[in-house]
Amino acid sequence: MSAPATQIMTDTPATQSAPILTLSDVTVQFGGLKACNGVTAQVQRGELFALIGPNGAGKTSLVNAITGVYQPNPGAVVDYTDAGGTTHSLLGRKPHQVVRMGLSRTFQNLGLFPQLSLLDNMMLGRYIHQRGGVFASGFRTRRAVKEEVEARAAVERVMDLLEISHLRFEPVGDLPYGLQKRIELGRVLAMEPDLLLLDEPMAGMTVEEKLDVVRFIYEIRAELDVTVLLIEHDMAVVMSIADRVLALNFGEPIALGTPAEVQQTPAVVEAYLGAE
Ligand SMILES: Nc1ncnc2c1ncn2[C@@H]1O[C@H](COP(=O)(O)OP(=O)(O)OP(=O)(O)O)[C@@H](O)[C@H]1O
Repeated sequence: MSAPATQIMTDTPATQSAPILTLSDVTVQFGGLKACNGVTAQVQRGELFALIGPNGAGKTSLVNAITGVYQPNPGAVVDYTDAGGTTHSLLGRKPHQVVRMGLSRTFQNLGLFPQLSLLDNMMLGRYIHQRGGVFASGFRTRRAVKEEVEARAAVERVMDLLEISHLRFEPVGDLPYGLQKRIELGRVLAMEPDLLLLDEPMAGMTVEEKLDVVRFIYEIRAELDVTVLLIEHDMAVVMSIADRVLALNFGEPIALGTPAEVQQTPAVVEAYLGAE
């Protein structure tokens, strides 16, 4: 039997700055199954926070509860604190409203339009910011033109950062899988998120492609001032790049702390050995 999560959880002083995401007692339930159960954690602005756990541990369900796809049980707190310091509850909000507030995510499966060019896929990520609507675009109002210019500039910045500008007119369906994953990351970055939630961005990649993604994650944080919540199965990657890690197993939070602390937690060792 594992020790209760509260006994083994620690929080390091170095990461106790301003929270961007506050979770308290978050439970997501499907019938009798608690996909995640009583998760309490804070993500600090600017940190790289990783969410780990064996298959079916509840990682995606937790991210779904944050991003408005699922509603957690009553009593849960899911708060986002914006750059100005104002805290907003995310409970009851629809996914598109959560994106507009500054939280964008990638999915395990690619969400790209294969027949469209890389550039068009990236521009689609920007519609979330366009308030002028179809009428305004059709009649080229000042606002529509301004929004289009801003969108193009944001997309160009992201394409440069991810080193994909030269592929802008290629249909994304013709590009290798590793590049498609990078484009999906770009599409989400073009939304200019404050908190970026990455659901297994390296799944199915070669070692070299994974190293590229790690490099881009570092650059994204440094250049775009984005906080990252990362779900990733590759422990070597997580343990070398995360500031802090939350481990789940069968929906239960079993450890929260620095990579070194989490790695040494018996419940984590047990969960991973048991999963092999
Ligand atoms: N929509 C749903 N309806 C019923 N059960 C679900 C649903 N979504 C997830 N589950 C169950 O909840 C549990 C947690 O699933 P979840 O996908 O959140 O885990 P995960 O840690 O993201 O797994 P993986 O690493 O395999 O993606 C699993 O038992 C899963 O079968």
